[in-house]
Amino acid sequence: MGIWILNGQTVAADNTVTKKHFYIENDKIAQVVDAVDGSLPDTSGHEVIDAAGKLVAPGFIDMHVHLREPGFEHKENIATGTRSAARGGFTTIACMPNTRPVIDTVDTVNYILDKAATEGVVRVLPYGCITKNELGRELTDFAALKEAGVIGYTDDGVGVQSAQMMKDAMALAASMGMPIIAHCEDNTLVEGAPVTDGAFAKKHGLKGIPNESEAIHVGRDVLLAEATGVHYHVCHVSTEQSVRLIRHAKQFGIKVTAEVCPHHLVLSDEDIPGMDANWKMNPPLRTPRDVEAVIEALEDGTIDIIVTDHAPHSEEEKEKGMHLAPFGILGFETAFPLLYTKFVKTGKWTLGFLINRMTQKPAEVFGLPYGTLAEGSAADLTIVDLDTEREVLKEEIVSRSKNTPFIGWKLQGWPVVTMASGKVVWS
Ligand SMILES: NC(=O)N[C@@H](CC(=O)O)C(=O)O
Ligand SMILES: [Zn+2]
Ligand SMILES: [Zn+2]
Repeated sequence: MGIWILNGQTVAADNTVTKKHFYIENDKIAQVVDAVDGSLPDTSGHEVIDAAGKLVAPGFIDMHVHLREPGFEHKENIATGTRSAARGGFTTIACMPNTRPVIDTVDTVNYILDKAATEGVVRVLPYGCITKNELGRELTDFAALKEAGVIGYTDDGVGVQSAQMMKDAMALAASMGMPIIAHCEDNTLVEGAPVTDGAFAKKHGLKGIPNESEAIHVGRDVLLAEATGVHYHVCHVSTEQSVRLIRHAKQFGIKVTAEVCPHHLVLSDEDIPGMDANWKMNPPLRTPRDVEAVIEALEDGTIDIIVTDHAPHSEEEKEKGMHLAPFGILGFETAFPLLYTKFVKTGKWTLGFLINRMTQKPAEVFGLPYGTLAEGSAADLTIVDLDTEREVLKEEIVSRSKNTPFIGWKLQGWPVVTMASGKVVWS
């Protein structure tokens, strides 16, 4: 017995809309049929999902997430994190290695992959650390980590402070055809309060985080990427200066790609209501000018993809306040509705553009065989109700943590069914 998904609207990157039926067998899209003139396939003996009036998109791909397992299970674990992803319409997620222990050994990679296989509901792709314990002192065993199944190397959570260490990492990764994924932050330029050096900081008499602390690493690293030939991917781009450097590097044919998070696209420091740690993340919310710059960069292809940087932290931790709470906010469950409401409903972006940057494009950037509805591909699909407006409710959050500034927001574009590898994992 298979599953028929009937009468779904599909939207291509160029925004062409076509109505289709999908036949799912085991974990594959076995057949795709154009739904012409109300014609229906023979569904006898099969399960049927009615997608009439709904969008059917490839399962969303999130290349930057924190699942917190092992070590921080009070914030999230692979079971809760993958369910939160499923609610958000994500079917493939790439998890960051800043766990405890960090993902710097084959054993930890195996632990993650085993847990994901037994307790996870969506596909989990692990990153391995660039340096042991993310301390920036000694490279990990790149070859062994690759063999174990990591898809790239990153010390996300901290920047690699030494240029020589980064260059060595890039040279080694390049020799193995693997990417380096960089959290760009120069520690010598970061001091004071965990907000950007802008209007909010000024109003509260704080010394904030300057844009250069991010951009200086981007500038350094694109030069190192040029020298080593590595695929260099920039995490959570938040500043106008980083955008400029990436744009310039791309013009020179340097193999650089970049990501941006929904919160950096829809919020600026001027939206922060007060010293509330649910508005604290790294990089911080930047100025309206930076927000304009990252939006434009996504639109013109300087920034390639959208990621959530889903970063759960417990309420206790966040209650410590702006200065003491850890950096990070939830991402999975509000990403698509936020961007759909803010950019597609308003006519700024086409639906095809948004879906492309959350599916096909990330697959392309990281060479993954997902993000497509083609026959024979993995049965990863997200069915979205584009019409119903719903409020973001704290009690409906599936993640183990609740740290999001978007509670109370009224949004459209809610995933109603998520299918991962042929199984319904959210409905
Ligand atoms: N983005 C964040 O604010 N926090 C991330 C770390 C990171 O992505 O750098 C976390 O692990 O909590
Ligand atoms: Zn980071
Ligand atoms: Zn992160």
